[in-house]
Amino acid sequence: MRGTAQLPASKSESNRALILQALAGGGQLDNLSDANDTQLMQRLLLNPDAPRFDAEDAGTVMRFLTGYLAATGRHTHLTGTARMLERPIAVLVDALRQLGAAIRYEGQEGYPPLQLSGWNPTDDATEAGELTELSVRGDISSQYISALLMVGPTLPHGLRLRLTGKVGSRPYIRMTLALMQHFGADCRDLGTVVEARPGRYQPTDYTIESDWSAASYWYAMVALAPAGSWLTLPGLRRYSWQGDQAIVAIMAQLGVATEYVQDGVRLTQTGTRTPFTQDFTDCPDLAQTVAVVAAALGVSVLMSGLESLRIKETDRIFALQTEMANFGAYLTEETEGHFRVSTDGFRVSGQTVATYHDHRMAMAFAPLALLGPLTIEAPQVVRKSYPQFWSELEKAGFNVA
Ligand SMILES: O=C(O)C1=C[C@@H](OP(=O)(O)O)[C@@H](O)[C@H](O)C1
Ligand SMILES: C=C(OP(=O)(O)O)C(=O)O
Repeated sequence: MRGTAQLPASKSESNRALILQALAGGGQLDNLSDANDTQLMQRLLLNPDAPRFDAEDAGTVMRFLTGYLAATGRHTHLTGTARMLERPIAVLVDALRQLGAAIRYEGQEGYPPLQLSGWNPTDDATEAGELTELSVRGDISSQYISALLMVGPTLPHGLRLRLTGKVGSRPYIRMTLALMQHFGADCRDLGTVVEARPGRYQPTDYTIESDWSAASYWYAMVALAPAGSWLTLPGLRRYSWQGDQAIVAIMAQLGVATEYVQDGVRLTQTGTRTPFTQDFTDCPDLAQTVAVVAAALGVSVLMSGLESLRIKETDRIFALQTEMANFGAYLTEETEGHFRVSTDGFRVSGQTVATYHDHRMAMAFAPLALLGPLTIEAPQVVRKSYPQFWSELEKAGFNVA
């Protein structure tokens, strides 16, 4: 591997920036993602008075729009794919109800679809200058917290969230606060407390960074490619708001060195690999990439912080265990919450990988094509976050049929 690969723009930054742009009433966004999750968000926000919103399989769209539509007093219906109707939303709905939203579950209690019927801010007897305070669980999805924070400045008394339990995906909460500040909000991260003071967002321009989660698949390819391989990835920043920049330190242990160059990074293969332990609480979207590469290289890795993987696009732990087994690789729970990657001789010899409606299953296994032929089922799943993934692989010299 030698060359340059084009990454999509960050869908997490894009989907926050679109909500903030809508709340601010303007500001130009450059390099918005072409991911379906972002294109969908953009389309839905064009018509905020629609009687029905379909968030498809996009968690950020479902959660961020629920917050936005509730807090702007809309009467509407929100739904998604069959899998989205299995992804919990009670923490967000409970919090929004406490703030004054009328929300009804149309199916199973605690899950979409939702019916929103306006907003009657409860006079919470908050004294002048005091913020409205709520306790919110942080151990299911950070997207509820981001959704609440973004509408925080628009509430009469702002919002202070007291986070309870083990808070997962924290860098995504920090990204939300950073972008809110960029759009003029007075908000801060005080550890177990996050808060937003009441105030107006200012229309502000922003250029979206490239997507570090998408970069992880190219790191995987450099790790598996012949010695001497290198690759440049434009549009990634040294000072990033994306927690998945953690891939830099993780892949250093799997033999990939990162150098920040003008407008991006240059990856080179060092060939030096060491067993390690990694907590994915802050970067759950990297877990599949790392499990597959570690198995293929025969590097023993102990993975923890995988709890949220069970409620994403699919049960990602089950999907990984099932598909890795076809390659002679295992993800075994050694002690509670600690999963060991091991193999009894990894081989790639024409296997078929099922993708479980999960873009990250397709992209995490694709780099194995460097070791032998394989078939990825339902390859179009990548459109959720990286529509150009297969064409970029072809440009890099892979034979994609
Ligand atoms: O806020 C975001 O943009 C995201 C937060 C994370 O979800 P959880 O907070 O549910 O872990 C992550 O897995 C998802 O891909 C994007
Ligand atoms: C979990 C993901 O997305 P979401 O929760 O936004 O559907 C993901 O992109 O891996």
